[in-house]
Amino acid sequence: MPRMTPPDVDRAAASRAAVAARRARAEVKRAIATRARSPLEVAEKAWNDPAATAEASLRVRELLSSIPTLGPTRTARIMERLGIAESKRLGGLGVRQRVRLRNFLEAREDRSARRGNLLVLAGPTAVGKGTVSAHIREYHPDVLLSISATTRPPRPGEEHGRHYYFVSDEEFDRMLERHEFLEWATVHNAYRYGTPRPPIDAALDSGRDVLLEIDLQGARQVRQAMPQAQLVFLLPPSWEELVRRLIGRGTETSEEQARRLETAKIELAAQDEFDYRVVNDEVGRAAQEVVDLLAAPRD
Ligand SMILES: Nc1nc2c(ncn2[C@@H]2O[C@H](COP(=O)(O)OP(=O)(O)O)[C@@H](O)[C@H]2O)c(=O)[nH]1
Ligand SMILES: Nc1ncnc2c1ncn2[C@@H]1O[C@H](COP(=O)(O)OP(=O)(O)O)[C@@H](O)[C@H]1O
Repeated sequence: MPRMTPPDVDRAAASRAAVAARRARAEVKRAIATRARSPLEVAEKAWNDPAATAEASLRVRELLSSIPTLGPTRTARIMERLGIAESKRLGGLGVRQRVRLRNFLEAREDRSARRGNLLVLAGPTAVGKGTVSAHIREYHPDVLLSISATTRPPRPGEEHGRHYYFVSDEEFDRMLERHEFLEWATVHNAYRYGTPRPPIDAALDSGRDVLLEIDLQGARQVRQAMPQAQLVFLLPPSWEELVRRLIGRGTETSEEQARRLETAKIELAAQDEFDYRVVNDEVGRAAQEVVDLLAAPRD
């Protein structure tokens, strides 16, 4: 192995330092992109903390384009408006540029202060999840009712893109590979159901509340993925009434009904995992209780 002369050693150390700095900046960008850190807080750190070299060496262009709602074109336009050159790093901004950038970031934070709330409605088969959700869809169109993808075939009267996205097994696999689901599960040992994530993020970002009507396995996954979600368990007024609703709906064979009632017992036993319980005695009243929870400010 050839011996390294002093300038080579210097160069090797410098390139190691450059790699470490790049990694640290990538870390900051990732934190902004995932909303773990606000861009304003990153900028303030670059300006106030002499040890914050990763923040100070971050380019303004990188800071802005890491914000989930800003693409490269909008970033370029904003920088032009703020009078900040393309290659400027946060630490290299003049006083007036800092003031303009701080004002811009503060105004953005005020605007996006109200994020939408996410509420998961789950509960045993035939308790009335679909009925309560349909009521909310009709009387509270401001709430986004998530539309799931499913491999189950449509029932008469069900529309693709309104009740579900009816997809083939292959398409569902492709969506899984592309990480398009917030959660997914095989329900009643039969078909796969999944919640597409992009429409939910977009709605919450724009301040719109979102309701997911999904099964217990899905509710648990949402709790993991989005701990700020409120989990609501819909209860029947009594076990007898649940059986009556299932039989009254008449969409399952008696064998399937028996199987679902077994699952219902297991699901009812999980109700304590939920943040709230709502009794579906009367559809309009239960729906209103769910909407009130959705609209309540969260800490
Ligand atoms: N995990 C999960 N469950 C879902 C999703 N969409 C619907 N479900 C649940 O799948 C179950 C079956 O729904 P569906 O096929 O409409 O039949 P139903 O139970 O007879 O109304 C219900 O418990 C739904 O809550 C989803 O995206 N994810
Ligand atoms: N509050 C209620 N009072 C009486 N019947 C109800 C009520 N809510 C729902 N139902 C009826 O119960 C049956 C099951 O409701 P559904 O919404 O299909 O349940 P889920 O989606 O939970 O499986 C349906 O026939 C529906 O009309």
